Amino acid sequence: MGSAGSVDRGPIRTLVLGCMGAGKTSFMRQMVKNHTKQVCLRREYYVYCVQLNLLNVYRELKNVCTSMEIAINEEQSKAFDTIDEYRHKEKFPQKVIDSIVVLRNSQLFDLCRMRQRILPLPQNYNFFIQRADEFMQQDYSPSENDIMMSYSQTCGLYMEEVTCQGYKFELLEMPGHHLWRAKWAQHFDDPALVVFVIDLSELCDPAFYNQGHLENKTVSVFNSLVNNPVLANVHWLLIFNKTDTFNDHSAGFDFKRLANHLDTGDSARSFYRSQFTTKLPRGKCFAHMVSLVNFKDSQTILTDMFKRIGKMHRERPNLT
Ligand SMILES: Nc1nc2c(ncn2[C@@H]2O[C@H](COP(=O)(O)OP(=O)(O)OP(=O)(O)O)[C@@H](O)[C@H]2O)c(=O)[nH]1
Ligand SMILES: [Mg+2]
Repeated sequence: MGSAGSVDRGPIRTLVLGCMGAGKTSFMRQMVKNHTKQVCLRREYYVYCVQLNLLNVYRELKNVCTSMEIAINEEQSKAFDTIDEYRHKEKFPQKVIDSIVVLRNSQLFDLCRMRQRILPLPQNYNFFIQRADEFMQQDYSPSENDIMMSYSQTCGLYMEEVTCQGYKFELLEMPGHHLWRAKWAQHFDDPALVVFVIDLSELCDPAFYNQGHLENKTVSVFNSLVNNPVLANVHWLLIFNKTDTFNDHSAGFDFKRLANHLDTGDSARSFYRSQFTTKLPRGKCFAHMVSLVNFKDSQTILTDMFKRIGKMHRERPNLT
């Protein structure tokens, strides 16, 4: 590991943690891409996952229409039922394709959006709606971007060993589901680094639409990690992710509604950021705002970060 003459101290043991859907697997994929130049080995294996994301958008749209009391006609209702009842296989039958086309061509999305600009639908729903035709084609093959934009919940432990800037990292992602969060600490086996991924857009959601305050689950999950004695000496990399979604959600938003002293998106972001960084000792914490679905930005930031972290590890074993 490291440059010529350095002692081989073994890989940097790294925990990749954060709430469900924050972007941990997206981070892992960017690290794998950095190492192997591709996000995964067999892109064709992800057809099912991308298509399932598309189906889930339409399954949820029905609930959104119902909760917003948007009238659904008989043809649309049948289309929703067909999608609901469909047991997903990789090749969509014609009736599922027809149902998606009926809903895609309906005004339902627009009607919902007229009531509420950001809809409570699965992540990246605009992307899936816009690309629906492509995802339904018989010979569809996912691009790397399609895979990055799709969500599939991580089950169990996801491990990768990657080399970045000449330094070896042993990455361990644990699922963010609350049942798994209760088990996280059982797997804290002498880590040197914690990568904590924060969904910036989720942080804003409660403030924008619900309680109107800044308290958030992510902050309390983070606090319990910081207070865990096993992690007392680790270094931290805080990744404030989904800047693209944050910018999209916050466009035109009056930030004074969050708190009087916050008047722009930038000040709100800095405030959020400080809620995490102030809990960590100085010199032990790196923090970055990024959009992990953006290859160029992510690769630049991660390469730079991991070069600095790797160098510190070489100079100070286990980063302590
Ligand atoms: N728009 C946008 N979507 C993102 C970004 N990063 C991740 N996502 C999406 O967020 C969803 C969840 O990402 P994952 O990386 O699977 O989340 P996770 O933290 O591994 O989730 P669990 O494994 O369930 O705990 C996916 O649909 C990603 O495409 C981002 O920067 N921008
Ligand atoms: Mg995951």
